Amino acid sequence: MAGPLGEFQLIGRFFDRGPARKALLGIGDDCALLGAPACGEGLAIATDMLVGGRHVFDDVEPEALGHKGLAVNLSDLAAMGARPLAFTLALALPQADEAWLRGFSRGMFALADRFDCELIGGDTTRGPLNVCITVIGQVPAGSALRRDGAQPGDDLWVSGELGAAAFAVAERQAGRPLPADHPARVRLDRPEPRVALGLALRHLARAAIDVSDGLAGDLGHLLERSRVGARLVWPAVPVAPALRGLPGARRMQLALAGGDDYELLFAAAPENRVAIEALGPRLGLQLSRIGAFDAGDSMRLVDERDRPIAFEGHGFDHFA
Ligand SMILES: Nc1ncnc2c1ncn2[C@@H]1O[C@H](COP(=O)(O)OP(=O)(O)OP(=O)(O)O)[C@@H](O)[C@H]1O
Ligand SMILES: Cc1ncc(C[n+]2csc(CCOP(=O)(O)O)c2C)c(N)n1
Ligand SMILES: [Mg+2]
Repeated sequence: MAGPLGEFQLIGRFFDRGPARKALLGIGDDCALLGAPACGEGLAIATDMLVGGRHVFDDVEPEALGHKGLAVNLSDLAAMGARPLAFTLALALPQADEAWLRGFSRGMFALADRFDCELIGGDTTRGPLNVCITVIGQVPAGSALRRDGAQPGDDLWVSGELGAAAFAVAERQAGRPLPADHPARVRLDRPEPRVALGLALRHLARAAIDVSDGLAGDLGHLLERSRVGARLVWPAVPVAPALRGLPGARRMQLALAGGDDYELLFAAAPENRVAIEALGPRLGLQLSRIGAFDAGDSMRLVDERDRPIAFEGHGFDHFA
């Protein structure tokens, strides 16, 4: 078909995949319609946006952007122990480029289909690159993994490895962009939302948060909400292999304050230690016990002999 791609053509071609499967009504009306959840089930709802030049480089590969826009939202559902159900997509694009849209929708729907999460609506406009997704998930009432449930004496755990994505951002900013297949670039471009871990933790963890702003910052949010303190044992923190050759202070900065990790940080009673250790191999995911919660009101970074380590870093903040 000749001529420029219009707004409604664009939606029909790249985002409308026909009659809704999970929603009562999907794309094409003034609202989507979702059936009310069964008795005893609640809805978990979260919104995260990715802004060109701020959350992603403006030349980000469209397929990676489609993946990441949804992945950072699914990560919030994972951190809550919620099962993905549906999502909306608000999209601002500088121009309607068919090849770009094909890549973007391919990356987004590949991830959506893996988690059976259905696109039910959204909004499309011309403007500076912005992908804003709202996800809706389902969680039995009372079993959501909130930020406020950690107790003194609980173990502090984290999934995966930290710092790789921040390393990829730093290398690009220093004029040394990593190739797209470098493990650190893959972590930056295609974070894997830890949905299966979140579901498995519903009955094992007392509190959880996903690490988007850096471990130190997000642990701070958990401590504040739970009104507890924590000891964080630096040698136990799983640092991404890409950071191995770097000076110690730089590794610490990237792993604790770099951000964009999308791993789960969680609190669990020591009696659940064996069950949590068994989860790792089942999910093919490293789970590290990196400290413990206490009756304090802040994070103390220590070495393996409990001696304090100085750390100046803080979590990512768009306005600080
Ligand atoms: N503009 C806003 N209006 C209403 N609530 C907001 C707004 N911005 C953020 N919030 C709420 O503030 C809380 C903290 O938001 P924040 O974005 O820090 O969490 P997050 O999405 O888990 O982290 P991240 O965005 O780093 O992945 C959430 O409950 C969020 O819904
Ligand atoms: C081009 C570019 N510049 C900087 C970064 C780093 N970065 C951006 S947002 C964010 C935290 C999560 O944001 P939010 O709290 O809004 O979800 C981080 C660590 C990046 N990935 N790409
Ligand atoms: Mg957010």
